[in-house]
Amino acid sequence: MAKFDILEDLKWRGAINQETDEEGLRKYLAEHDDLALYCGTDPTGDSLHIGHLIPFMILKRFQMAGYHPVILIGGGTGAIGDPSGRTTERVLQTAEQVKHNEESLTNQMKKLFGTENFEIRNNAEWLGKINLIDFLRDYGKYFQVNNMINKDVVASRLENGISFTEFTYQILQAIDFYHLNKDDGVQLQIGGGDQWGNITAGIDLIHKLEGSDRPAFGLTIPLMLKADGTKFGKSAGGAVWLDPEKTSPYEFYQFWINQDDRDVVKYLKYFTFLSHEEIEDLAEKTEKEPWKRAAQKKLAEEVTKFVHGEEGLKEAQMITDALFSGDIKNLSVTQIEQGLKNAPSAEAGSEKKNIVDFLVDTKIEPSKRQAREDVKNGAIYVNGDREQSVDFEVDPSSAFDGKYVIIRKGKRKYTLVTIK
Ligand SMILES: Nc1ncnc2c1ncn2[C@@H]1O[C@H](COP(=O)(O)OP(=O)(O)OP(=O)(O)O)[C@@H](O)[C@H]1O
Ligand SMILES: N[C@@H](Cc1ccc(O)cc1)C(=O)O
Repeated sequence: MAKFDILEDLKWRGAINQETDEEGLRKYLAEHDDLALYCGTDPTGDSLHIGHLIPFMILKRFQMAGYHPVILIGGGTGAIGDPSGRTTERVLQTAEQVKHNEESLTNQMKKLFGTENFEIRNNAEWLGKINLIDFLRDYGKYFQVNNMINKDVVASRLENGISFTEFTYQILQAIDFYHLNKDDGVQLQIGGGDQWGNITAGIDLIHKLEGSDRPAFGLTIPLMLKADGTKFGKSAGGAVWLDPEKTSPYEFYQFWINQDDRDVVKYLKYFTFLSHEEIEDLAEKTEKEPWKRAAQKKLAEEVTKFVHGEEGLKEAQMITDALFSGDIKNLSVTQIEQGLKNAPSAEAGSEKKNIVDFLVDTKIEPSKRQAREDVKNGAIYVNGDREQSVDFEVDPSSAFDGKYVIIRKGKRKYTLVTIK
């Protein structure tokens, strides 16, 4: 049976920026049952973020199509620092930082890829063993400084300067590809658009050392921008992390559900495993009945399930539904904390207090007159119950472990009042 045409699928998804030898790769795929491919990540932080998912989703697609993905953790390269896409020199990380980050990233990757037909390698394993003299004799000789300087990454830094350390980075990534190609039969390297120079450096090295007919290919993915032209992946509050301690499943779900109609179809293509037909159907719905936000809901569902599992998705949806309907009584304290992390907050004492005073003291209402009016009109909810009597006493010990009182004003304006 003919294999699924993965390159066509990637093209349809808009996920190919540059390829070193499309024809050669197609031929290789047609003539071989297997292909091993890799993507590297330097341990510069202790969690992946959704920018990392862009190349990883492609690795996953190859895995699902029966090919063999390898993720390389840059324990060696992470100690040096990739100048790609940066205008300034990096601060060197300590060995402890690199180690800690490696462990955290490895756990996250295992969750996304499982253990079947997937490998994690660490380039500290071979880069750490090369001594300086061997480095210069065995590899340095194959790199022309004039070519290295011309690579975008280095050229763009020449004016302000680049250290010899970062300048050498491309050689290290080239050695990785050479090593994985020669010893582990990895034929393809993929990465974000900013990795082109490093990937082609590896292919050149392989061809010089192993002969120009040695199969070695590179593919980069376009840098994804949002409809407003800014880089995708970082929200106003910073990166959207895969670590649930940094970005809760609820926040993660909300990030996807709030995407612009102009971006949502592109994201469905990149971040979900839905079929072409399902995505085309959602594209049509976005066009014809955008107010229903069917595409955003499906996107949020699929990506949250992939990253946080069924449980994480269920929790995110439960919090979303509760906050939307106002029926918050069944939420746990941690769910409240997730759901109202970005809501306005206030503090109050643990004693009972008249509702009008409570609303004014917490600055939810600007005056007693306004507070009385809103209460009487039925616009104020305390811990999920509408309170219309101006004599009502707010009892902080009555809900959410006595930790919080939640005031809702109008349809969905929540304030999280922490009890001191
Ligand atoms: N918007 C994007 N479009 C395409 N690829 C992306 C995007 N954001 C991130 N990536 C991919 O994920 C990799 C890691 O992302 P990024 O460069 O932001 O790394 P980081 O670890 O957060 O930051 P730094 O490199 O500054 O330490 C990039 O090399 C790139 O391949
Ligand atoms: N340079 C890549 C990470 C990487 C490291 C080693 C490699 O062999 C490949 C890729 C990045 O910064 O995103």
